[in-house]
Amino acid sequence: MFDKSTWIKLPRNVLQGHGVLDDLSAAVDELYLSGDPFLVTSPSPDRIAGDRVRDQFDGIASVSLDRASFESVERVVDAAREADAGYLIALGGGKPIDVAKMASDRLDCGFISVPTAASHDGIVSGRSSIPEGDTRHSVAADPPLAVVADTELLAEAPWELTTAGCADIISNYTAVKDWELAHRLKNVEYSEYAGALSQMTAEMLVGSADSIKPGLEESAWIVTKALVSSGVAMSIAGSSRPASGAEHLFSHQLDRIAPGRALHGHQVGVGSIMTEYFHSGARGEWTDIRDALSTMGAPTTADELGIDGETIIEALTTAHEIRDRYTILGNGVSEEAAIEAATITGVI
Ligand SMILES: NC(=O)C1=CN([C@@H]2O[C@H](COP(=O)(O)OP(=O)(O)OC[C@H]3O[C@@H](n4cnc5c(N)ncnc54)[C@H](OP(=O)(O)O)[C@@H]3O)[C@@H](O)[C@H]2O)C=CC1
Ligand SMILES: O=C(CO)COP(=O)(O)O
Ligand SMILES: [Zn+2]
Repeated sequence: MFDKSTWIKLPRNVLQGHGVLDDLSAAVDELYLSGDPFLVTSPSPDRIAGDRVRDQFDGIASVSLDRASFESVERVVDAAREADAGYLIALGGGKPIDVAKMASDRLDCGFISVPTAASHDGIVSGRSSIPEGDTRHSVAADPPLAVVADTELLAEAPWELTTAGCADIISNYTAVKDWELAHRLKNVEYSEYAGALSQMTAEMLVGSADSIKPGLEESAWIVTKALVSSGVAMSIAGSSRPASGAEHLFSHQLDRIAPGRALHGHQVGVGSIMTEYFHSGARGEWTDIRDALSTMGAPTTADELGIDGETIIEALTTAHEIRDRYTILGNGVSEEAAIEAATITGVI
């Protein structure tokens, strides 16, 4: 008997382009949602674009968050229940979007993603990444019902947020290699479609590197398109595997031991240089990853991340512990091997 089945959840409306924030209420109308919206945001996005949302949803209740945590999720759940909200609108970077994603899961309602930073592919995906104590939970949730990505707004965000988004996409190269490896060695389920889409997304971004420059709205357009495509790959896979391998384990571990020093995308980019070295050796493709990052203005060294070499080595040697996900790090790399990889690749 044929017993395979799959359920792919994707955003229904994806609006991307100059000024599309003003089409938010039209995009919402199209979804036939019932009840009132509730706005989840954080201080800078609220200051920059909160009123443009409020202008479209008269009297909308809101919460502004300082950090992403399970406490913040509870705060949103309580406030949205009190406001008797029918759905959530998340306006901001990964922080409000991840929290709204989890809160909407708890409330059993939909949410709309309105990114103000093209900083990583979580703005589109069905995964929430929330730190807690010594660990980080990558929680499955539904993806947004709609994504409204205004390139005018995204282009005005601090440039490093966009280069972080670029690096998160470039890291798809090593994430896919790790996924294939786990498939071969551990029989982890692999999706050819999701793997190919994720890799193609990285290739297309790198192919457009010359058009990715500060002050160019086209850059925000290219990066957002890639983030959407990477989010779709994760939705097809039903896991973050196509976009999260050993380089993400390294970054999650850095978040734990050196919190708040560098952006997610920048950390995974530097991680990707080193994990590519583990995959293909000294003459391998790590130089391509480093050069692509550097062309887009993303960090390629510990110094540029603002993190010391010792911390890099600690994160690299302990990254495999953070989560049950088989990667090129296997059961852990030795300190000597980590130092060699970080030194040869010029990370430290
Ligand atoms: N679900 C997933 O797959 C993933 C989730 N994440 C999660 O996302 C979070 C990190 O994402 P990130 O987007 O970097 O985080 P934030 O939402 O914290 O945004 C980063 C910074 O940029 C500011 N900001 C956002 N938009 C603008 C803008 N247009 N202009 C000026 N400043 C702006 C924010 O301000 P303010 O401080 O005022 O909010 C914040 O200081 C973490 O919580 C992480 O766990 C990360 C990767 C993947
Ligand atoms: O950041 C992600 C993909 O780019 C999500 O990855 P995690 O599942 O490791 O949180
Ligand atoms: Zn990522």
